[in-house]
Amino acid sequence: MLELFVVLIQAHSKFFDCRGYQHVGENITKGIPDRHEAIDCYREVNHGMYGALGEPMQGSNVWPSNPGNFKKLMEEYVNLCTDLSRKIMRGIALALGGSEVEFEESIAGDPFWVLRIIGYPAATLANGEGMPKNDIGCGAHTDYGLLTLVNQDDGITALQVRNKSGEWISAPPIPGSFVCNIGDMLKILSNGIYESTLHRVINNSPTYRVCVAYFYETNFDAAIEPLDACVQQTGGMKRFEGAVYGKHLVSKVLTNFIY
Ligand SMILES: O=C(O)CCC(=O)C(=O)O
Ligand SMILES: [Fe+2]
Repeated sequence: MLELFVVLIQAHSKFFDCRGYQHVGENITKGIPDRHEAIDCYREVNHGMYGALGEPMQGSNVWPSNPGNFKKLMEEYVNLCTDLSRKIMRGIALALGGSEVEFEESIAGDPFWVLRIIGYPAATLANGEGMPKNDIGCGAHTDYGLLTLVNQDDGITALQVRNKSGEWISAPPIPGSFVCNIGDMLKILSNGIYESTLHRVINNSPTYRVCVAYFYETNFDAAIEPLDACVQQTGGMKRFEGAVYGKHLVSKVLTNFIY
């Protein structure tokens, strides 16, 4: 009875709590467990903030207590990434022929964010062959929001991006720089002028790899549609259905974990 009770509590808290530490294999991409561990953080969602839409994301982040300044440093990091991302989005708005603040107010005037601090175990050797197994650290996916700032360990090439010809090409770390991914919401807004590129991670190196991925998103409850200016530039037809960002995020998060 006690065991069942414990199992039930775990099932309950896992279902509603996507925040905090997840061990290797707990994150799932398209049904296959990923070979990484992570600390997942999301902008805090207070009780009742977005009605039923926000319920699965309600809660506070769970930070390690050691080192003591971890939470403070990561919150500063999030603030800096948010400012940088807003600036990049202003550049993109201008490049698309819009006003500098095209993506603010009802789109991302109050941006949601996600932070994942990810660790990929070193490659294991396939039995007897002396070659690393191609363990998938993170399966092929697109990111969900506007932009991602990927801060990867120097010296390990593990992130791969699929190009237009369908080939996987490496995105090696360039010291002192971020890789910037485009997310699904920017693809919709730009009517495909910006593509949310498929990417995956394979750590074939003998070293544990750390990546801090910051995701800059729209307002949680934003209803995203292709912008008129972008529709005109791409032949006059909307190429994508609209989406509510929060609904898109929740549908992804709920399929990303084993319950
Ligand atoms: O580890 C990386 O380089 C990228 C991770 C990633 O794509 C993600 O968390 O969405
Ligand atoms: Fe990603």
